[in-house]
Amino acid sequence: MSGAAATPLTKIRRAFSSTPGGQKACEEKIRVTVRIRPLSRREQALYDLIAWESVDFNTIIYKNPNQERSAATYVFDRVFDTSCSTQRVYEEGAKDVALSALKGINSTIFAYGQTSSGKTYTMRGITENAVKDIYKHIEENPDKQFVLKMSALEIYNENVHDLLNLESGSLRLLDDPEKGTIVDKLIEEIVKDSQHLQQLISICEAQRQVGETALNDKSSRSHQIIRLTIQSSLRENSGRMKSFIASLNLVDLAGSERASQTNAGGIRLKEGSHINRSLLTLMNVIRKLSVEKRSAHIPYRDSKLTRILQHSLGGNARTAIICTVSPALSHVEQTKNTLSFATSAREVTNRAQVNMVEPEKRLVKHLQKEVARLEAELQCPDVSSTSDLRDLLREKDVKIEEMEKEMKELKRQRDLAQSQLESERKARKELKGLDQEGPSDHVVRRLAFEGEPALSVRSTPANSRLRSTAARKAILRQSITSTDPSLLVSEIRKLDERQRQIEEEATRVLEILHKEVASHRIGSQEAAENIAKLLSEIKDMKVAGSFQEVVTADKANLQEEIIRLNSHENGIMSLERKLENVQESIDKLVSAFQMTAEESSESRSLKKKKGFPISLSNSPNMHNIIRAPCSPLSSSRRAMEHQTENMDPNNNMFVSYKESPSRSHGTATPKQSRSINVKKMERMFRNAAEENIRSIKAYVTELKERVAKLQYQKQLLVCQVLELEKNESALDEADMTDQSPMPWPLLFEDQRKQIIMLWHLCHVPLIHRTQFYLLFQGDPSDQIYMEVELRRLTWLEQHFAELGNASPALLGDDPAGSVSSCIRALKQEREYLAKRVSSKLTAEERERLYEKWEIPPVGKQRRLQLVNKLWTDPLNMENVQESAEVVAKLVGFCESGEQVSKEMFQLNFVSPNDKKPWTGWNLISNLLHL
Ligand SMILES: Nc1ncnc2c1ncn2[C@@H]1O[C@H](COP(=O)(O)OP(=O)(O)OP(=O)(O)O)[C@@H](O)[C@H]1O
Repeated sequence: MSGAAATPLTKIRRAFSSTPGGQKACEEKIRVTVRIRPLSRREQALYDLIAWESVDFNTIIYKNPNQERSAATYVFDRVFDTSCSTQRVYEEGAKDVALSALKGINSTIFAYGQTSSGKTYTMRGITENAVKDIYKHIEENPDKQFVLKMSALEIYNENVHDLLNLESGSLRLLDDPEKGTIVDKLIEEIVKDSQHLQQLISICEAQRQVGETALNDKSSRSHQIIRLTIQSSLRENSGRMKSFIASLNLVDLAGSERASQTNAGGIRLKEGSHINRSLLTLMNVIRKLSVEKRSAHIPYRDSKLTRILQHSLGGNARTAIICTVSPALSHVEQTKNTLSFATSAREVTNRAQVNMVEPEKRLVKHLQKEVARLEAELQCPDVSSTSDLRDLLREKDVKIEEMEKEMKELKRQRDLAQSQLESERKARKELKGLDQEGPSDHVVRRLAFEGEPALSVRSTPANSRLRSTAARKAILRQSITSTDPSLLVSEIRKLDERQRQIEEEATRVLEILHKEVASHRIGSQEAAENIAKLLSEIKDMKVAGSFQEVVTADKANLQEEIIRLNSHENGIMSLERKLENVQESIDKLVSAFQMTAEESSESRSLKKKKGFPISLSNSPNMHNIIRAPCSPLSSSRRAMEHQTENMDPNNNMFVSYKESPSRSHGTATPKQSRSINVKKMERMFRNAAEENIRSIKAYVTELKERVAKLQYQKQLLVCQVLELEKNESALDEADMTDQSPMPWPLLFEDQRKQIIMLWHLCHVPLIHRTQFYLLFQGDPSDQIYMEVELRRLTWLEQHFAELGNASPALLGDDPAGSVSSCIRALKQEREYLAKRVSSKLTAEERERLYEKWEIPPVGKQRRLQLVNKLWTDPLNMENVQESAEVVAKLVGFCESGEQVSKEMFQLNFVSPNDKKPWTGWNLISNLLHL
């Protein structure tokens, strides 16, 4: 491998040293030098071998002592071998850049290299020499006035601290439109003389975070930046004052390190990971700057180090980098990394310029003139200029309009791409299977719960809550502003269509029920009438509005949709109520049937009862209506069909039963055996009828569930539209000086952690948790769903807390939605799931789970014991992941024919300030009345 050839000096423009007059930016490559330190005592003690040497002033080669040939050559602006003094490194590698600050050009010198390679050693010498030269220059130029200020900071574990004022704690970074990134409240000391400066530097050294590692007794655990701001002024012959201002950054980075080599653990390991992460960002920035165009996105904002050094990396500054390396064979990989960084850095071009200070008086005069001119214009407006202005405004309007259109189009394209991506992802997920898709438990646990305190969500530190609230605000704003109104309207239309289908199906099922009841005249008369009434009511219910496709939509259109949806809501609610009534009626039917069956068995010996309430033979449409994934087209029904096949094909069951006595004369079948057959058939009929009613009940339940989902989706859409409207004002509220929001993957983990905990605290149904957990795995498009879920749960938790504090007299005996009713519902849900363990899990799977979840091999209700362990440990992501997988199997999410889409789980926004009464966790499993 060979590094790039040295850039000829002629190619590097060095206009600064000679002409600090103009303000034009000059392009210049970063100056990159390499310093090889001698083998350390530690390395010598380990009989380490020398693997690197400099063959001339610009070249360093890798020569494995165990091999003949050299393997890699790197070329830089200067290579200093082990015998070079720091003085020489300064003279030839940094002096020129450092002294630019005296001429109004920003400059930065930093040392980069692996831990223990000699960065601090080198930078200490560079700083000393630079200070000496700066004061020498000041002394040699008595005609000029100099003002020196010094500030110093360190970035420790990604927190910025003031080294001259440790009391200040962690400092914020702010974005200043003119100055770029600035450190809020960083103290700047005015330096009196060189002694004072030395004193301040030694204070910084004493304050800096240093720790012992296996490679370095005094390893710097933070990045240190000492900043000298130098303002120089000169009175010209004309008497005019000319001033320049620039800063010199002296940066001693913490060293990259391998945990295996530094034997780091605990605090050192954490420091090391922060150090490596920010150095990686620095490397990325340098790489991008070395290959990309100036306009490309450079990830300065990915770390505080690169944010603070932004100007020095491809901006308005001259920069010198001294890469320090160890010559030892044992560090060869680290040294190669350093040299690869150095090679990229050589390709980075800066655009430094002389920074002149406008004399205040001149500035004031200029501003006064400008004010006078504007005032004069206002008093007697020049017609031509007014019309010019008007034209200009019109032109601007047109441009804005065009841009808005463009933005709309771009948004549309982005949404389209997103949905394509989503469906591709889904397809891939289906292929891979859910197991492989989930995040690694290990990773999740580390990201989500590292160093977390105890269980309660309320114990989350206030600042972390604030931070996540701010980030959530930013994300919500982003997701809302990016929603295209036309998408919302077409979504609403789709929901309308789905509602219409559900209504049709509800009508069909009721018609069949009605027929069943009427043809057999069983159940109470009241129930039959009830059903007939419901049937006509549902038929009368029409979906308001049309279902034509929406071609265009704007805000006004959306407003209409909201009004229409609000009126619809009553429709859906009444449909829900009606379905509830149907369920009641079915319950009555079941009990009526049971009574009839009991009566029949009692009186059978006397007068052979004729029929059974509902027979499958009377339900020709049943095949059509019972087709939902969850509705049990049961094994008993199939058994029933099988038995029918084995009967006399001409036989009507009832007839055969009724006629048996007369036939008995001509048959040889003994009476007793016939009575056994009759009993068998009776049992069969009863089973079939019960099964049939259960099927209808399950189906109605499912319909209710779908209606509820529909309602939630609509509510969500309405809320989105309202948010869209509030958007502008909300944007104003945002704190512009706030830090950038947490990166989405971290925010996702943070939110998911909170959601899982809140599910636990609010006793949310397990099926809901499972569906949500499996569907939302951190895709950027999940942001809005996570936000909604978190809001709802936060509100709910608060609501429960208030219920807990309220007087029982106010709450009544069993307040709807009280904690106890949620716990009860959860218990019922667990019992329901336990019943499915045998049928949904294979014997092998069951045994594996019993063993894993430590269910004793002998004992009662092993299935319930197993289910009782699901979703019980919100801090244990392994428990969470496995619980979700088991529940998914029990309920059959994965095998469901109907695609479970994220949209199905959109919930309405419930503002924590909205004090509406809680009406129960109205979600899937709750609706199932499990
Ligand atoms: N050129 C050199 N000549 C002699 N000794 C050196 C040289 N460079 C470094 N050393 C010695 O090596 C040891 C490690 O140096 P230093 O602390 O400067 O490394 P570092 O790169 O800053 O490490 P870290 O990143 O862990 O802070 C020190 O004891 C230092 O005195």
